[in-house]
Amino acid sequence: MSDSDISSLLTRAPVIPVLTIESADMAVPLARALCDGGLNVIEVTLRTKSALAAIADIAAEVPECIVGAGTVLRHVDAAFAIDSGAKFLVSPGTDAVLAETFTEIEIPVIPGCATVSEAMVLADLGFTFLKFFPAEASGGTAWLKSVAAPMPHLHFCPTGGIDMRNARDYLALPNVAAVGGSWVTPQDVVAKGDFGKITALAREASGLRG
Ligand SMILES: O=C(O)C(=O)C[C@H](O)[C@H](O)COP(=O)(O)O
Repeated sequence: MSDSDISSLLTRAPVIPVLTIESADMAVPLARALCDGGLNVIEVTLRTKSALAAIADIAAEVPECIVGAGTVLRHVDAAFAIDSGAKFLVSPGTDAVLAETFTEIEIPVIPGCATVSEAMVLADLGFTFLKFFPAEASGGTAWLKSVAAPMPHLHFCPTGGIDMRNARDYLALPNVAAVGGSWVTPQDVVAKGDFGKITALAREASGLRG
């Protein structure tokens, strides 16, 4: 894993959609709908029974999509996600054991943090691209502006409480590489199978940095 791998991942699109997939059947049409709207880096959270199958299906059937696994909490999550075809891993927070696991992983990893001390530990281990979660609840853009002074080498992917109302404020900050969020795939729209609406939401989000 190198910084340039993660940087190229996070600069492909301004938004990484965070998907919680209840039914694996939805995975491929959802990924295609997001890619059609210009968002081709997506995070599937490991919070459902279908998550690993969803990652495997997207990896096999939607080559234009770079699919990663989110909610990686333990070593075993990382191992299963990689076996299923995940191209990157994301965690909401990073304890010492998970941090150790992440240092041994070859694919890009975006470890989560919510405090300066946590960011310092991860930076010490060599991680310079971090997830800031839960972003809004932990200080939002004010936190990111504050940490830029003592830690100018770190870049963040803030996630948690971000949507079209505040995403632009985050993306305007020099230490924000991209933002993550579930707003692009609302559960009710997914349940209805309204993939046209998902593409429209993705297109709106992909224009955020333009
Ligand atoms: O499970 C993980 O790995 C997480 O980090 C949590 C997700 O990123 C957030 O649940 C998305 O937050 P919302 O956009 O506010 O819905």
